[in-house]
Amino acid sequence: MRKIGIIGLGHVGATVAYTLVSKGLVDELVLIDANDKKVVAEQYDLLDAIARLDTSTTIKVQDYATLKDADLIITAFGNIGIIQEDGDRFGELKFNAKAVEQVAPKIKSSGFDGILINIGNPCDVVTAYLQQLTELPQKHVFGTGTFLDTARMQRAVGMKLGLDPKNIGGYVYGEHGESQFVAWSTVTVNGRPINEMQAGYQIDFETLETDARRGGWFIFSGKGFTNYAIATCVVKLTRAVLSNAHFAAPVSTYSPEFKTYVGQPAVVGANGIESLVFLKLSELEHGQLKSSAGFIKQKIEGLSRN
Ligand SMILES: NC(=O)c1ccc[n+]([C@@H]2O[C@H](COP(=O)([O-])OP(=O)(O)OC[C@H]3O[C@@H](n4cnc5c(N)ncnc54)[C@H](O)[C@@H]3O)[C@@H](O)[C@H]2O)c1
Repeated sequence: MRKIGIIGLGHVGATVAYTLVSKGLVDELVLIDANDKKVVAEQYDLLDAIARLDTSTTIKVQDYATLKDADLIITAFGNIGIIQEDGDRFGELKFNAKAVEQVAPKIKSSGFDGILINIGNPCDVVTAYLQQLTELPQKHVFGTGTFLDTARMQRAVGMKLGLDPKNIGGYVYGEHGESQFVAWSTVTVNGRPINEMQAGYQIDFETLETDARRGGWFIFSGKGFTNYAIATCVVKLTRAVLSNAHFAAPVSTYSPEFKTYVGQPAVVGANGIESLVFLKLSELEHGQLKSSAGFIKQKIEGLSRN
């Protein structure tokens, strides 16, 4: 039986829940939110959908104890309203650090020993804090990290070259935030290194990188939140865990080199992070990763001092 808990049923958590139920990817779903009325409304909306689906899912609400035997918990708590002015993900830090302090002890006392994937922002810091307070093994707790930013890079490059984004390879590394960067040395177009194509196709790396980094803000400023792409990312990671896919994706995971959580490619399977993927980055890129990791580390250390 595939059992998943989702904590935080806002725009993102509700989209994840709907996707899992409508695709028949989960047998039992446990929905938890600070807002009782909202979570029960989501439960009933999904239950009504089941009458028209070809699969069935048991949906429970507000019961941390039942997370004990869940395979996976997805955390999507937050308060997107806080960052309406400028979209700065660190605007949610105080709110989400408090949320972690409320949620993590409850996860811990449920006896949960599965895999935890965090979405809540600032993603790298919140993921690290969840790991610290749940005391789950580091490999069992990871964040969506730069998986979404990488999709945005694929979209930007694909649009520029008139190609489907799926045919663009490579990764965005670092923080799910302003200090992220596209590791252009890893980017391929239909398998060909993009660095070889730059001159012929007049590819302006800087513009594409800004497009990828600010892509979220563009969507956010139009609709006040983002949900479909992030939900698609987390559902792909969920499937990788449930089916032990050994799928390589850039997620926020612990780096022994930088001694912090940071977005980097890793192999995701039934044990969460199965291994890290070390690509040969240029000297400049390695420096960017070091500096982004340093920024995240400093924010995490700031939390423990408060
Ligand atoms: N990592 C990414 O790439 C990415 C992408 C999009 C959004 N996000 C983040 O995901 C989070 C959710 O986004 P959203 O648009 O759904 O926000 P939202 O404000 O619509 O929903 C947040 C939900 O969390 C619930 N919540 C708050 N504190 C809680 C607690 N202590 N326990 C249980 N539930 C709690 C709220 O009641 C609300 O229903 C935000 O932090 C947002 O910034 C991350």
